Amino acid sequence: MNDLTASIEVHDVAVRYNNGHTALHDVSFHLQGGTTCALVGVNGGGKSTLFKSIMGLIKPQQGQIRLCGLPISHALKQNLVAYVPQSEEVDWLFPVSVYDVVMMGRYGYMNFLRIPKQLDKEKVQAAMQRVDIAHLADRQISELSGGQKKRVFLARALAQQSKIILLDEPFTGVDVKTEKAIMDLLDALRHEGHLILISTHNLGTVPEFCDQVVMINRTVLAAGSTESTFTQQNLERVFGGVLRQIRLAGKDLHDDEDARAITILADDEIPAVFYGHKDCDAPFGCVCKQNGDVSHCQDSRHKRVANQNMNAQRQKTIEIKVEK
Ligand SMILES: Nc1ncnc2c1ncn2[C@@H]1O[C@H](COP(=O)(O)OP(=O)(O)OP(=O)(O)O)[C@@H](O)[C@H]1O
Repeated sequence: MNDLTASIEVHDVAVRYNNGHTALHDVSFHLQGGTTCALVGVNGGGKSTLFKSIMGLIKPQQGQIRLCGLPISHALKQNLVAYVPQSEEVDWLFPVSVYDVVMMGRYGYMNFLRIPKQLDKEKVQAAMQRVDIAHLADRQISELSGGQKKRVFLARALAQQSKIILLDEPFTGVDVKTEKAIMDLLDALRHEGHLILISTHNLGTVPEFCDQVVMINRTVLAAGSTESTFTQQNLERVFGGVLRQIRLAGKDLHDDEDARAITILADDEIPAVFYGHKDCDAPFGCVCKQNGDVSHCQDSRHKRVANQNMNAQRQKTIEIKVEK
């Protein structure tokens, strides 16, 4: 890997789209390697715009971004930054195998003919093994589950050997096991000195594995260590609502008075949970059955809560929910 130290410096950035909408203004923060930072904020708060700006896909009208101390174009040329996109941004019908996608992470190391060398093949193999998809190498990406797709793009980022890894909503549509595997991998990468920036709506996971947080709503509202920044006051400021912590522990399900939030459906042996919030398009709440099926709802937060409750009925789990 390159000798440069991982860092992201965003200084006074403003982005205005062609339709005149200002998506970001006065955005400044600084992150160092060996960090996992959550980027959190409301829908439309500018997280993807910031990611695209860091990846050089959007040129800010104002301000500067430097990666590992270099201008973005130099950092990209040196493969210093990798991007794991949201699933929706990918054309999954494109006829390409898992191996081919992971090999794309090596393109930056090849000449224009893109003929892989032995080292490229070894890196691809190692990356696939690290995220446990080596057995899927020949599969078409259209044939993969949501969790497998995420792993493929993580493997591509690993094969790229970038110092900085950006992940857009890595936990959407993945089960609890995959979520844990992704968290463990990110933790290992952090300890290896990588800088990981994750956009997530899954607030409950933030204190678990992010040591830094940047909270944005068109501008940075708070940034710093998770301990000092991921506070009730800041969350309420960012999301403009009331934060509630809901404890799932058997029948003692929540610590507030709102009966709509969670209702126990089944008996003690087969715990099932109705859990809903106002951002979800699904009918209010979602059902957790014994087989882990969560119907009506694709929101990973709901699945996570439901699965956790199912797996450990008496285990206390805290899910953070913002009620508008
Ligand atoms: N190409 C575009 N042209 C015009 N406006 C855009 C464009 N892309 C995004 N926007 C607007 O910029 C704002 C920020 O969008 P962005 O996608 O960065 O938010 P986000 O925080 O990633 O949202 P979400 O959490 O919903 O993914 C939104 O108001 C959005 O409508």
